[in-house]
Amino acid sequence: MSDNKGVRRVNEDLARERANCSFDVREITFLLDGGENNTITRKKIEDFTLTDELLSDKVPDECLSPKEKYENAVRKSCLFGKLVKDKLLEFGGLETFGPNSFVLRRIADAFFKEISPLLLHLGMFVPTILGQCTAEQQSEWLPRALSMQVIGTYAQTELGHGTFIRGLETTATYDPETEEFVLHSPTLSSFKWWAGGLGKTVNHCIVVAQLHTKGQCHGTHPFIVQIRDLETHQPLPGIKVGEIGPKLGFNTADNGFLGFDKYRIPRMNMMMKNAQILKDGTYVKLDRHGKMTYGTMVFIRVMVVNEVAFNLAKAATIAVRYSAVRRQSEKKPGEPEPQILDYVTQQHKLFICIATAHALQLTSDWLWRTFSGVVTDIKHGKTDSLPEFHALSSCLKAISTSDAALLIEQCRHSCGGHGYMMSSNLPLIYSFVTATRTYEGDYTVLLLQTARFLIKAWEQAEAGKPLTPTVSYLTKYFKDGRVPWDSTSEGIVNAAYGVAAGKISACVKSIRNRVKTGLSYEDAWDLTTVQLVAAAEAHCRAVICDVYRSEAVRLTEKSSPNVRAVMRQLTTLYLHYWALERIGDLLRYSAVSEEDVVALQQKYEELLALIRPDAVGLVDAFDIRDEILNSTLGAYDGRVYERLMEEALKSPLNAEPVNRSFHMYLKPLMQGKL
Ligand SMILES: CCCCCCCCCC/C=C\C/C=C/C(=O)SCCNC(=O)CCNC(=O)[C@H](O)C(C)(C)COP(=O)(O)OP(=O)(O)OC[C@H]1O[C@@H](n2cnc3c(N)ncnc32)[C@H](O)[C@@H]1OP(=O)(O)O
Ligand SMILES: Cc1cc2nc3c(=O)[nH]c(=O)nc-3n(C[C@H](O)[C@H](O)[C@H](O)COP(=O)(O)OP(=O)(O)OC[C@H]3O[C@@H](n4cnc5c(N)ncnc54)[C@H](O)[C@@H]3O)c2cc1C
Repeated sequence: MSDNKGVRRVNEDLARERANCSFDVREITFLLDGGENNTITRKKIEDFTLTDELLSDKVPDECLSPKEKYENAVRKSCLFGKLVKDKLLEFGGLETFGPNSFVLRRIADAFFKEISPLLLHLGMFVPTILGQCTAEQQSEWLPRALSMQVIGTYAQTELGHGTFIRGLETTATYDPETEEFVLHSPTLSSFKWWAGGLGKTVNHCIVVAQLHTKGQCHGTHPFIVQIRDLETHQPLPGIKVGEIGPKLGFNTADNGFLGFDKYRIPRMNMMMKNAQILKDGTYVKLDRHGKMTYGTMVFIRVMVVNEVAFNLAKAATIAVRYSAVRRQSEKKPGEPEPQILDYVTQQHKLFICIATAHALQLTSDWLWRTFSGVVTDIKHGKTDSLPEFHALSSCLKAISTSDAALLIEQCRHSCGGHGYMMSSNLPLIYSFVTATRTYEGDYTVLLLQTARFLIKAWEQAEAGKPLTPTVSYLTKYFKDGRVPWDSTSEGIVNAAYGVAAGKISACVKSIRNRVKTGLSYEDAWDLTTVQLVAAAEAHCRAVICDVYRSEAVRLTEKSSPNVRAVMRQLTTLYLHYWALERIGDLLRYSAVSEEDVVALQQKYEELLALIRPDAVGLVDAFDIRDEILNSTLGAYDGRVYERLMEEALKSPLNAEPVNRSFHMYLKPLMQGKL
């Protein structure tokens, strides 16, 4: 793939890697894009959106003050928004790209090194209107939101509570006299905290509050609340709003705080798809399942799996290209310095990143299809598939974000000192992805949600009741005993399910034993949570291994033999990597022997050697343009050292030969005059 900038000198090592690649890179790009036509459309859109005039920053973003950074991000958000509105609609509107094509999401990364202050508007405000409003409410709010007259965010978390939604303190009390809700923040800990764009950007937000009517509390519900004047942008009376301050990342997202002093909103600003308040204050519950108001969170959890797969692909592209360009040390005395990609330990660090990016992307595509089925069911009034989907999306969100964050950090380690430079973009990619492990449901908390479902499934299996698809394996592994070992890919997937079943079984025993000693079920559960998290993790790994293996086989059915071979090598590498990582579990729950472990390790090392010649081709196949990668180390042409120097020279400290602090402090210190 070209860097879309015409012919330029490419680093010789990278050029040689590309010449030696065993497969046609475009073939894998098409597979990852979901077909050649999608790739063509994506590239067309990238070509006319990613123009220098829109993207160029004279001073690197990271050298700006927090205020300047925010203002630059707002400027670019508006340019980006206008571009989407004016130009991209020529391609047939957003629907053309399909919600799962994520073209716009990729392009956005070229505009924002960190994050757009409008991300929450498109990412959560609009989806919540779609998911939580009646048709009548949608016709009022959607056109205003899509035309950006109303700019919104999602304010659920408070200073005192994020995880435990039922513990939120903000109240919305219905007043039938005026047909209004009175929003109030009774304590400091009830202040909304974290919502992206809330600090300075938005004029509306979705507020999740405890609904009170006729003297009764009906739990948390979402409301649309105007917080700033549309003309002056001043906070409205009764609203206290601001920005929460610097963070590890997300520094252009103006995450904010918000408090209400008996602030009134019309009755119809309650999002009424799942529950309603009649004019006289009567509460009408329409949600038979009970958790439909958590729908936006489920949607974002699904989106996040794709999000982290893409970010891991970016990090892997940077680290693999850099490792082909960088030469260091010597393998044998007197030999020329090898490319660091030739060190087996470097391959061990990086090839799992490529394989995981594939595994997560294919799993995310599969999850999206499953989600679409659940949404269709819900439209037809069926909510039976929701508990299983909640369990599935919770664990996939937890594991994908955690794995991606760890592996992105590993990519940074693999780039040595230069990986620590902001201009490598690895620190920013990491700071963005590590937040995904926390937001939209913390890692541990979500795995415990999955564990709840798994324990129930185990009990159903014991009772001889039918199980839903993602846990149907429990019936097979129900009887005690070790899972037979078979070192084929299918065998490793089966063993992963066996491990998950073994761990779930151990949790059930542990809880029951504790209950027998006189503990309450809740206490027995609490004491078993370390094991429960591990069981949910094992279940999720088995699902990812299974989906990755079967989806890769399905997708490559019509591929050329070389593409099929390299894709097979990657899936096998992934399965072997995790078998070796979890060897203790396999020894405990499967019939794997010492010789099998030696064979697994040997095969894993053979796979590293087989993948080595195709490594650069594999990251080129992600086809991530230089503007989107934003990295001195990872650009297509491999001009690493030139770019590092060019970026260093842009530092404001290099604008003058002597900084004034010399005269103000250093010189007086040197002369003993301070
Ligand atoms: C253009 C598009 C671009 C898209 C880009 C995407 C990226 C966007 C990036 C944006 C960046 C940042 C945004 C961040 C936003 C936020 O973080 S918003 C705040 C999110 N907050 C959370 O996620 C809180 C997590 N907590 C919870 O979800 C719940 O409180 C928790 C599930 C932990 C517990 O809830 P409870 O009400 O207490 O329920 P519990 O008693 O434990 O369980 C009761 C019962 O309900 C079942 N349950 C729970 N949740 C769900 C659900 N969502 N769906 C279905 N069922 C659910 C649970 O399993 C129990 O069932 P059981 O049968 O009784 O066991
Ligand atoms: C970058 C970023 C952006 C965000 N954007 C938004 C936004 O736009 N809108 C919004 O509403 N919110 C937003 N959030 C908030 C986010 O959703 C919460 O921070 C997240 O859900 C975690 O909740 P918490 O902060 O209350 O963590 P806590 O629940 O306090 O977690 C702290 C620790 O306690 C543990 N813990 C908590 N409960 C349990 C339990 N039941 N069992 C075992 N362990 C437990 C956790 O595992 C964790 O280790 C954002 C957060 C971040 C970091």
